[in-house]
Amino acid sequence: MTEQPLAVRGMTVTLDGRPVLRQVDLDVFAGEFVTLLGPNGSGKSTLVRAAIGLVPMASGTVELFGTRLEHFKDRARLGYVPQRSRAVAGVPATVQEVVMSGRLAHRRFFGGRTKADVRAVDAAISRVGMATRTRSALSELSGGQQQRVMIARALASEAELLVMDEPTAGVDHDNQESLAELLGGLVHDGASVLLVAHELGPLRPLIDRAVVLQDGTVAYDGPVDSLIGEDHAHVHPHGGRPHLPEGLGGEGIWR
Ligand SMILES: Nc1ncnc2c1ncn2[C@@H]1O[C@H](COP(=O)(O)OP(=O)(O)OP(=O)(O)O)[C@@H](O)[C@H]1O
Repeated sequence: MTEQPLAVRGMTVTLDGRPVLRQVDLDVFAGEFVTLLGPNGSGKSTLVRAAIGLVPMASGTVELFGTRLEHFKDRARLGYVPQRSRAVAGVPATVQEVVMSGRLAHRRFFGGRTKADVRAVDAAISRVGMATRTRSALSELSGGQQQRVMIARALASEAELLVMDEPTAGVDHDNQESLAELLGGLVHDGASVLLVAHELGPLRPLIDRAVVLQDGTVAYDGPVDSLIGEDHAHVHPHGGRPHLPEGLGGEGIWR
């Protein structure tokens, strides 16, 4: 049986003495494309960061590919694309260097790069359409291009679970389309995706399941389509009718 990429149970995270996440459960099954939605400050970034060990939990468990987070060593199976502000701040590096850093998890020693590293990096950069910009500094690129470079970094690491925090924020429609195409190809090749989003746009057809956070708890977990329209109670496994964030059932957030 294929291992489940991500299983979060009862996650509670407290920041500055304030509970930011409370008893959150979240699954990403093999080959699934899951989107995490919710208003600003509902805890989406904190959830994905805690799920990969970047933020400590007060309680709860996380399993990555069937292994508890605290014992998980196989970092190459995991690709994380942070929010743009986090990704670029303090990274005075070229496209090639950033993507090459995705290969670090494959190296046993601090040796030089191998031919396999160089091949994987070139292939990943081409795949995101940035082959003409390999020597550009990340800071010179547009938001959409920066996101593509961060995705190339995850590709170069040959990640099986891609965790992306708002990859379409501030990205124009054409670039959102190419991102959707790229992610569609990855999922087709067997990757699983957990994606934080405000607007789904061209990504929408790719999404298997939506999880909505509100005030640090899961308010909804089910098909995207059921978020729109009157009756979505039947897909809500947490009992009762989901309390959807304001505007989520309307057209505003769904492009
Ligand atoms: N390092 C921190 N210390 C204290 N509080 C924090 C910290 N990071 C986040 N928070 C708070 O935790 C809550 C959840 O933040 P988080 O960034 O996870 O939300 P989000 O849903 O991703 O929001 P957005 O959509 O604006 O990115 C917010 O109230 C935020 O102010």
